[in-house]
Amino acid sequence: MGHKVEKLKPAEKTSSLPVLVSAQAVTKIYRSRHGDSVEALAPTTLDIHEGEFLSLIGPSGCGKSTLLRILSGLEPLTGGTLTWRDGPPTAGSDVGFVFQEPVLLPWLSILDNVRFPLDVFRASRAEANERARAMLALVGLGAFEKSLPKELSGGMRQRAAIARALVYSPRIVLMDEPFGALDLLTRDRMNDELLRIKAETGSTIVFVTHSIEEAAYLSDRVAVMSARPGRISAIHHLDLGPQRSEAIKDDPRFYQWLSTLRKELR
Ligand SMILES: Nc1ncnc2c1ncn2[C@@H]1O[C@H](COP(=O)(O)OP(=O)(O)OP(=O)(O)O)[C@@H](O)[C@H]1O
Repeated sequence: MGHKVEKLKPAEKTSSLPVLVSAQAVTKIYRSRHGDSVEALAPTTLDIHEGEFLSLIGPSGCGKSTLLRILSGLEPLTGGTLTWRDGPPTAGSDVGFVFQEPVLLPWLSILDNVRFPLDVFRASRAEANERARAMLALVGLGAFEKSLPKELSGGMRQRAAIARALVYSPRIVLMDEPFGALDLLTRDRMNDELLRIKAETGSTIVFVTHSIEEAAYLSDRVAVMSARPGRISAIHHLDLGPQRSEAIKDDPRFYQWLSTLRKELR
């Protein structure tokens, strides 16, 4: 089947795309106010390549969200280094974050929610509106710019959150179980939407999910993490081609990947 299991060696290149950010032996120990400590990440080495879709899967509590927050710059490292190709990201605008629950301001219209990061970074109003409208069109919400978040379905709210994460063309988009709260049909539809948005924007995406199927369907590479202290046990290049569609789910290679990933998670 040609499955390549990449045993991690720090200097190893995993793809021909340029490395956007390189995590070298990154560790995280949380300390509580009572002095207890939790080793959330054992030394973790990972290169993220420009334009790739990389998923992180692993058991609950293995440090997926911690690794994502470290990449965002929100969470300080305990040890190791994080090296960005063009220098560290500037606060907020270089990193787009999408959470499981879309964080939208309930009193603002969808357009104003999507425009919000640009207002914070002082783009002109006309420029911000134009950009936000382009992003709403990209995620299929062009007709809903005046709606309030409560007037949209869960899937539509999550599209708005994705539009907002993309509005300032971040260098990397970090998604923490963005479709975990959606019903399965909506989730499938959102997966296809995300593939289309990715193809149109060329974004680099790091995606945390509990769904092996979602990871296999969306990803160029899947990093499998093992339980605490979290570490990456393997990275797989998925040989399913760059163009994904529902048809791939009937492909024997897809089943093979599901089986491989499921075994590794056990
Ligand atoms: N702010 C914090 N303070 C103390 N411990 C924390 C904190 N955040 C996470 N942890 C601990 O670090 C470990 C990793 O947590 P993290 O949320 O990164 O895991 P996860 O793989 O994303 O889990 P899940 O899949 O359940 O969301 C867990 O044991 C968790 O309890």
